[in-house]
Amino acid sequence: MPLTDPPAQPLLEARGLRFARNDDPVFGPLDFSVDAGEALLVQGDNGAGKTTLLRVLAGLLRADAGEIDIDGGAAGPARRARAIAYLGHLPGLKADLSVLENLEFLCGLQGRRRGQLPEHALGIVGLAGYEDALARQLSAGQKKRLSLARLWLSPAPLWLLDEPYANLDLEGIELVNRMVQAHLRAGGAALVTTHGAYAAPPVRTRLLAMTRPVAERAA
Ligand SMILES: Nc1ncnc2c1ncn2[C@@H]1O[C@H](COP(=O)(O)OP(=O)(O)OP(=O)(O)O)[C@@H](O)[C@H]1O
Repeated sequence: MPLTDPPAQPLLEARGLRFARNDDPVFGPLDFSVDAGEALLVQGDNGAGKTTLLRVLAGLLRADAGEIDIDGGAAGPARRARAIAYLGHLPGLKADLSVLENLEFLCGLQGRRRGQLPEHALGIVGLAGYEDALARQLSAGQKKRLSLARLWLSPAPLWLLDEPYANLDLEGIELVNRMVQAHLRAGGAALVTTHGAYAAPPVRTRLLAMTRPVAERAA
């Protein structure tokens, strides 16, 4: 009889996850999981709770109910720090450091993906030649690209990407999709928020459709 591998744990699993502000429900209860090699597309209208969900998963907000497992164990600070790379609305850059210094600083904090160097990441995101520019001198799209270089350098397997296409031109949108594809091929996973499917990465994708809970609509 052939031996079969035990089923792998999902990289991320949420059970009964719920969040409210001042007793006003924002989302949930939600149940979903994301396997290695898979993207979860989080879709919903403005205010549906997509950013709030990603912030809860990243540990920046506390859920009112439910459980989050990462790699088969309860999500705590150490597990999150090791497993999660978060790309939020704000670039989170040091304005007075150069482009290269920003990446070197972050690699010092978070470590880096095996075999990848800051200079290489800048080439991937189209910022070769900007190494010595100060971060505050970059355009919004260039700042986004620098954040993407940081994401690419992170050794974390689980990417939480909040509207990663914002501020990017068409070529930048394709860049995000190529990065997500390569990350998934390497065994990572990604949650990607978007308003529509217009820029969904062409990878194995599950969909999580978010709508405001009924109680709040009635309010
Ligand atoms: N800091 C905050 N304080 C109070 N309410 C907030 C705060 N941030 C968000 N909200 C509210 O929580 C709800 C969900 O917001 P959230 O930003 O998660 O939605 P979203 O789906 O990401 O929206 P968008 O597509 O516009 O980015 C909204 O009603 C919003 O007004």
